[in-house]
Amino acid sequence: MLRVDNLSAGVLKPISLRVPAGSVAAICGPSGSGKTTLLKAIAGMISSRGAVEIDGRSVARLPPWRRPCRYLDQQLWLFPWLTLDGHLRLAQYAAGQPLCPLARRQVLVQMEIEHLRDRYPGQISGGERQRAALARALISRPPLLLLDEPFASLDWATRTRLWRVIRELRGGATALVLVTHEPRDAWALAEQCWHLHQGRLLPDCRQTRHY
Ligand SMILES: Nc1ncnc2c1ncn2[C@@H]1O[C@H](COP(=O)(O)OP(=O)(O)OP(=O)(O)O)[C@@H](O)[C@H]1O
Repeated sequence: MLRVDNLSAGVLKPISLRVPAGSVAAICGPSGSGKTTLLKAIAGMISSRGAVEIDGRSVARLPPWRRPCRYLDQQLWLFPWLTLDGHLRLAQYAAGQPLCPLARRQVLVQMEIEHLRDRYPGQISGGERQRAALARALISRPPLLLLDEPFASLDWATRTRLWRVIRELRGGATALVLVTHEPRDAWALAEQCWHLHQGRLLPDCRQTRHY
């Protein structure tokens, strides 16, 4: 469960938001409206004012690496010298989990990249890299996952396959906040849709047709 109360940072006007575990909140909005700023403030990557609680625990004073969430942006931050399986091993290690090969295999199968497990990021396509980064974020089963344009640059077939993966998180332990320019992502995936306009969070982007 994510609880945000009166969070402000940069262009953001004070924002309050609740995202229960196992559900998805989507945030749409024009370029520069503050979508990335909001995710970074929740993740603790920029300074902010207000309250942020993850799984009932206040994290507002914690540095980003101690917050129980994963933030995934379009830069992906894959290491060129590590195979996909190596990335997942590292994520398991960093999360203090046992280095269980079966868990790594399961998440790679879920992302449809199990056959690429021994490849390096430079040896796979852009869409496959995006799925590898998502696999790395998911393997540690974070209570909160923040996705910044996770489907940008993917073709529609891959995009809709990834929708299925996100839908599989429903009802689980992970709350998910998804930032997207594409309202169809929000309509397909989210229990709550929000529209961010000049730093203000307005309900239900289904009502807005600026795209
Ligand atoms: N580090 C920074 N310092 C100062 N201003 C910033 C910084 N990062 C972003 N901004 C400004 O804050 C505003 C919101 O930026 P943000 O990246 O949150 O927008 P966005 O809605 O994610 O846009 P896009 O859809 O283009 O990614 C923009 O006007 C941007 O120029």
